[in-house]
Amino acid sequence: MGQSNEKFYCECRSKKDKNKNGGQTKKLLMKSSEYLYNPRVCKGLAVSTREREEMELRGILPPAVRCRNLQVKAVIQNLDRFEENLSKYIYLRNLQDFDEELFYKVMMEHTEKLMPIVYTPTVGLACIKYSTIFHRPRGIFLTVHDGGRIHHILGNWPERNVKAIVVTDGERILGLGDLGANGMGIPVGKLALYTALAGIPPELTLPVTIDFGTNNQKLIEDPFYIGLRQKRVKGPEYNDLMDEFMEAVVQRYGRSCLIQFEDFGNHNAFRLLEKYKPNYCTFNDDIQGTASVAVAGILASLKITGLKLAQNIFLFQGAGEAALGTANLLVMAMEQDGVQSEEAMKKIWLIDSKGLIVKNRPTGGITEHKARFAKDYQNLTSLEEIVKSIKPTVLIGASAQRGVFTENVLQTMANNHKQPVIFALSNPTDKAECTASDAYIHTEGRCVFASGSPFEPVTINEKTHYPGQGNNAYIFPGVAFAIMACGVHYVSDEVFLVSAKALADQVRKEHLAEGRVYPPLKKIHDVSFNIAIKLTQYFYAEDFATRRPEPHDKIAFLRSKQYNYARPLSIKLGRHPY
Ligand SMILES: O=C([O-])CC(=O)C(=O)O
Ligand SMILES: [Mg+2]
Repeated sequence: MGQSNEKFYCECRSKKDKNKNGGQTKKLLMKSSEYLYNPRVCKGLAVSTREREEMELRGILPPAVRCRNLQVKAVIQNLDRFEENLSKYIYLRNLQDFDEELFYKVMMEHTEKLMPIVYTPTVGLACIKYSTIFHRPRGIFLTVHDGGRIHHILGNWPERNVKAIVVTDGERILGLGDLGANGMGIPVGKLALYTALAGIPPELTLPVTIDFGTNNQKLIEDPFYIGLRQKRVKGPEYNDLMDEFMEAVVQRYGRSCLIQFEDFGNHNAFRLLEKYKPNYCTFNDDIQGTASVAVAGILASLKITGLKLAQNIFLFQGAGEAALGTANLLVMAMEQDGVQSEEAMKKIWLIDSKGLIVKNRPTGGITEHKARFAKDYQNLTSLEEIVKSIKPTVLIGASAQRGVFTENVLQTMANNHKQPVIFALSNPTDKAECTASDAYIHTEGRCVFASGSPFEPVTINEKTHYPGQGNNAYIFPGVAFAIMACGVHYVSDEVFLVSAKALADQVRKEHLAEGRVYPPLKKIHDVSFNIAIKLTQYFYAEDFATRRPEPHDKIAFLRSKQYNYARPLSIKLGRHPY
């Protein structure tokens, strides 16, 4: 991709220069038709008549010239004809592989419509089917057999100036479990949002899947499976390869290359975050990004319920990455409000697969991360009983157990409080702890509801409730953009509280009146940009930014780093302002 681009660019320039100096034309080294197979520069029918002459594309394209806006219309018409969302996903991925600029124009102009296709929930289905629908490769596939060669293999990626990586090992893809190498759909989807939502130039980003095998026997037996047909590797082999990967990234792309961890299993996610956070530019989206969006929703909900943060009782169904990440960030938020950490922890209760997390639980299973929140309390296992007993004001689902917020649980929440807060955060939609309509119907329309995957608005007694989408997509694009723009090397936990507050501050009165605790999705570009502004201020104030001198006008600084369609070829081909 990149190398042939460069050749093409140089030759075009020299052709133009020759034209200026004496009118001779020089033969292009790159065959004109190759242009059409380079998604970074290809514009399809939007190539003008003059460009067609210059680039020797006459006859290769049909005579019509289409403007970009008309191309967008054609894409939308094509999409609307597909009945299945997976077909829409495949069509959009093909567009991304053919004409990247058009893909992002469509994504940016139709974000609300297309996010459920390119991202959750459809991306979950796409990952399940990834091997069968696999077409053109995107991203780097590393395997456990690549030990000692990771640095070399990263060099096979055609772009040299990578500034952000999203990496998965495929062990816990959304709430779907171990999907092995099929998990690549997640880094690809997340990075599409880096550009579509925050304007991060796509050539700076690299999706990576590290294939350690899979414990999903169905995949191992699937003749189409694209990954290694072996059980997952654990222990030193796993750890050594992860270490080698982290180091190879720094060697290739420098200390400020961001590495976003996505959809690792719990047992690896926490320990890898702790291990790498001090020395690499990294964060875990499922722990920290989800925590940030959940805390933002909770902060916004206070404007509806009228409670202070520390007046709430929080109950988490689930004690994995999202739940513990959110619980820890809530403690930090309460501490910043002047509450002692011991007091703050008392407000937070968790339930794991063995029941309520209480001290000396006979069934055990309380890891060090959960132990912080273990209570001196009776050993309860039924969610309904627990809700009756501890009367949470905020109930958060992060356990990927479809429907676990039953009618009785929801009614109990409504009996306990006038405006209970209920978040069903698990993804994709069919892993949600309850649907939006269940939540509103069983609480007589009184609850404040949000979910990880989108739900349609629900009308009860002539009042329409708009469920918020409490998805980390509100957080990670803005966070990544600010980190990249400021050349940050270390991502502190506080980044996610600054972001949560910046997000909550953007929920306006009219949104709250509709029951929303997040700004509408159609505003998500502005939201991401505003988060990036707040973080840029934070990074300079706290001395985390390495890019000097400090820009006086931070808005102009960030704008200058964003992707735009009309950028010259030299920038498309890698000479960007980073
Ligand atoms: O991808 C999403 O929609 C949110 C997320 O990180 C997850 O569920 O793992
Ligand atoms: Mg994730």
